[in-house]
Amino acid sequence: MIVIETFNVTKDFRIIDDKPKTLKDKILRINKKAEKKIFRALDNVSVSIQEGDVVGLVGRNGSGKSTLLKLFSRIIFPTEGSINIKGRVCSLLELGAGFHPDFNGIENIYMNASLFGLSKKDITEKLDDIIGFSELGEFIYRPIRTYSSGMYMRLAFSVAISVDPDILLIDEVLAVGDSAFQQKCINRISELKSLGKTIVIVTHDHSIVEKLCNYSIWLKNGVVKAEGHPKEVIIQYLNDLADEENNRLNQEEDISVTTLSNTPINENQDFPVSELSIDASVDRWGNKKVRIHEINLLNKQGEKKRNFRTGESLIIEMNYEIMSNNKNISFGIGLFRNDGLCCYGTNTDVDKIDCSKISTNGIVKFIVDSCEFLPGEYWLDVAVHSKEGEPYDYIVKAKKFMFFSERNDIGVMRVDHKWEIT
Ligand SMILES: Nc1ncnc2c1ncn2[C@@H]1O[C@H](COP(=O)(O)OP(=O)(O)OP(=O)(O)O)[C@@H](O)[C@H]1O
Repeated sequence: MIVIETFNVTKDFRIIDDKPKTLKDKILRINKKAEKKIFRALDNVSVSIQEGDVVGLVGRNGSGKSTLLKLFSRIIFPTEGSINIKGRVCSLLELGAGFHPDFNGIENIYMNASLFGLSKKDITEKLDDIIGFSELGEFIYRPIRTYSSGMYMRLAFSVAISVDPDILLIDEVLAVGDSAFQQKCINRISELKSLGKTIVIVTHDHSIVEKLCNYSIWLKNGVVKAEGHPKEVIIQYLNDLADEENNRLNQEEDISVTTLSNTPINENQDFPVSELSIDASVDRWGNKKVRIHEINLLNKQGEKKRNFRTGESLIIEMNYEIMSNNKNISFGIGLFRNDGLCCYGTNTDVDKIDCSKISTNGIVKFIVDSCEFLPGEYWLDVAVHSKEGEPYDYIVKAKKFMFFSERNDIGVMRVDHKWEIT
């Protein structure tokens, strides 16, 4: 049975743009006429959620997830389209919404649970369970303005689950609890799931979606981009994030190249940096016996990329030119995390690659079939030098790149492993 259904739902917000247009306006504050604009937060959204579904709403900040959840809870109403909801809805949308800061925890339990339709008798019967679940101890007798955001969340979640809703809406609140309480909430959500309750969760934590949800909806700029099995939806979403990040980094590169070509050459710098498509904040030195003219990061298909999935191929390509009859050459790379941690470094000499017969102009490639770096921002340093270390061309922070992953292991790079449990 379908319990939540939206038909071509559009939600517009009226926003007031009273930004001063000029410096004079700003100083004299003469632009009093605020411009009214319409912002479309949701555009033609048609989704249906079955009874017993646990749905993860995912998407970037501002994509419309909370707006959709608020529409489900009838806090706001659609500009166009319609929504059908069947059953009692309980929502955990904003932390502490419905709580009074000067009341203590117990008083707030009575007030909040009665807002969800519970009688005083029902609440009294459930009170011990609610307090027990919240683990607030003595704090339950204190005014909740003295609570931390995690404590608010404990109280709000404990009340929400005690209301015995048919549909539970949860907006990102799980993130504020400590990990032990978060796990307890996840366990309770799983119990509610096994009781056939319908739950819709907004979260940026994809592991929660994968662990808990049987369905996921990805919103982008107010439009449903994909829905279905959580793992598949999340992969599509992460791929899209990666493409966006790729474009951003490539644009940054274009900017940096333009900026660099207009930058006067530092007299201590051996090379005009403008000749190379490298990123900003370049530190470059060497005696020019061999020069690196271009550096690219590529995927297996040979496409230029800046954003790689953990486990994907990474190819570093350098166009070089040998300026004199030089046979003593070693190419090197260094991969650094953005906090400066050296993740890996090597050179052709260390790897026993003979460079004595290479042509005067050419391309050297450093190929990693499966690069296991964990999500984060990284920098590439490249170098060409003699085997004894005489620097020909050293370039620090030549390229910035990113890794992303839908898994949640931690550290610097993934280690090939297996588990055995006997
Ligand atoms: N009351 C409002 N008035 C004007 N604009 C609003 C209002 N509520 C939401 N918006 C805008 O609608 C868009 C969607 O907001 P929403 O809160 O639904 O996004 P979200 O996907 O939940 O984001 P986040 O992940 O950051 O919580 C945003 O651009 C937001 O600024």
